[in-house]
Amino acid sequence: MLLEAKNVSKTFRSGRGTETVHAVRDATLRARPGDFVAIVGESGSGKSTLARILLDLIPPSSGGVELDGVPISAMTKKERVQYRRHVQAVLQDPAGSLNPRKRVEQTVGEVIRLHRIATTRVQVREKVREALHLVGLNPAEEFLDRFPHELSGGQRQRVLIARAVALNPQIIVADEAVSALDASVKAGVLRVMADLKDRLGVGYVFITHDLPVVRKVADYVYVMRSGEIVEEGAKEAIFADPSHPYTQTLLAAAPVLHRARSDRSLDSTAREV
Ligand SMILES: Nc1ncnc2c1ncn2[C@@H]1O[C@H](COP(=O)(O)OP(=O)(O)OP(=O)(O)O)[C@@H](O)[C@H]1O
Repeated sequence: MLLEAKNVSKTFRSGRGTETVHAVRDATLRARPGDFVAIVGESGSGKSTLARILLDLIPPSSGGVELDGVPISAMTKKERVQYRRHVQAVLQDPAGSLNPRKRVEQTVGEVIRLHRIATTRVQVREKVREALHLVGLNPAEEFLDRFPHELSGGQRQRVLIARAVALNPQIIVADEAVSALDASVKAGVLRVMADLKDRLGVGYVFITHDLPVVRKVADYVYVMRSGEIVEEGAKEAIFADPSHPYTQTLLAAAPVLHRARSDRSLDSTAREV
């Protein structure tokens, strides 16, 4: 399977509609199951806009997204539903991705029902359990009845990953999915993501401004600046020999990668996993 953004541009009208913001300019990228693709760039460079286009949440102004050569814009309704199942989102929890009034079982179960992965209560619960197990929320029973506020930050992020993975996605588009987490918790969530890649062959389009994270997990890197992809390449090549001046500046400004500290920060309400 191949997910491609081809010459994607997106403009917004800002302010009183008088100014045009070129959020994404002529961006082309590829992602495959089993690959960890990172999009890096500073705030405002257009990463989230590109992510929303890949997720079919907003349409591009020009260019398009294709799955195995079929443009989203040419898909039938049924194909589009399939697309949205194959390409899943994991966004930042502080952005309100989890409904505070829903228990974990309902949050994960409702997408399983919606996409008819399972229908009966018993089957749905079993699928929810499987998904929680896959993201390391064990034993699942301990988490099924909890509300988001009864979970730590890392656990909430794992629930978001469980909700995505319950649909057997080919690719997960993760937008700043670990950025708000402490170093040790972040390392745990990244391990879960890497594990899903190895065990299930999930691919990632991983959007972040966090270069140490990219260095740790990415296979291939796209660098964005002012809406444009200014450089791309295998991670090793990008880190060893950045060719674009912006990438050089970005790398020079990034903190040196430290090993994850062993001191674990514990949330007051829940044990971190
Ligand atoms: N709905 C919108 N209306 C108007 N302008 C927008 C809209 N969404 C994004 N923009 C603008 O597009 C540009 C790119 O924003 P985007 O959020 O994609 O960047 P980003 O790299 O993800 O930044 P961040 O890491 O801060 O989220 C910014 O100038 C932003 O203000």
